[in-house]
Amino acid sequence: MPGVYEIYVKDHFAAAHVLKGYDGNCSNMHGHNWIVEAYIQCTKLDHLGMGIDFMDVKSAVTDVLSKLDHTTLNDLPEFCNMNPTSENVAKILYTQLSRRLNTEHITVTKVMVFESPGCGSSYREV
Ligand SMILES: Nc1nc2c(c(=O)[nH]1)N=C([C@H](O)[C@H](O)COP(=O)(O)OP(=O)(O)OP(=O)(O)O)CN2
Ligand SMILES: [Zn+2]
Repeated sequence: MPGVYEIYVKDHFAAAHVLKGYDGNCSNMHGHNWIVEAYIQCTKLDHLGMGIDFMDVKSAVTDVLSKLDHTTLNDLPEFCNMNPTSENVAKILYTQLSRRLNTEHITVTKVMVFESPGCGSSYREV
């Protein structure tokens, strides 16, 4: 049975958000140090024995997160029609990372986003 490898990279960004319509404090502007975990499945190793270089994943993740870092997420075009919940942030990051990293043998499989160390959401496609 063919095996697969899973590469994992973790990064973070700081941003404020407002959850419009939320019945509670989260409808006020507040900030988080968001933690992001990206999981990438590889079905083939290169001549160095790597599915994908961590550096390449980190570079893509850092670049995508730099667009969110020190912003108010609600002001970004991505969130003009939806609340920047951790679920929606995870989906947007999944889409952006997939565009950059996916190849014949490399697939972004899951993105996890934590608003605090104990609370987060993930997005993947089934
Ligand atoms: N399913 C979801 N539930 C909630 C989300 C979300 O994105 N998806 N978001 C919020 C708020 O953004 C809230 O700020 C999240 O709070 P939390 O991570 O619990 O952390 P706090 O900053 O409130 O820290 P405390 O230690 O609880 O004070 C709510 N729900
Ligand atoms: Zn919040």
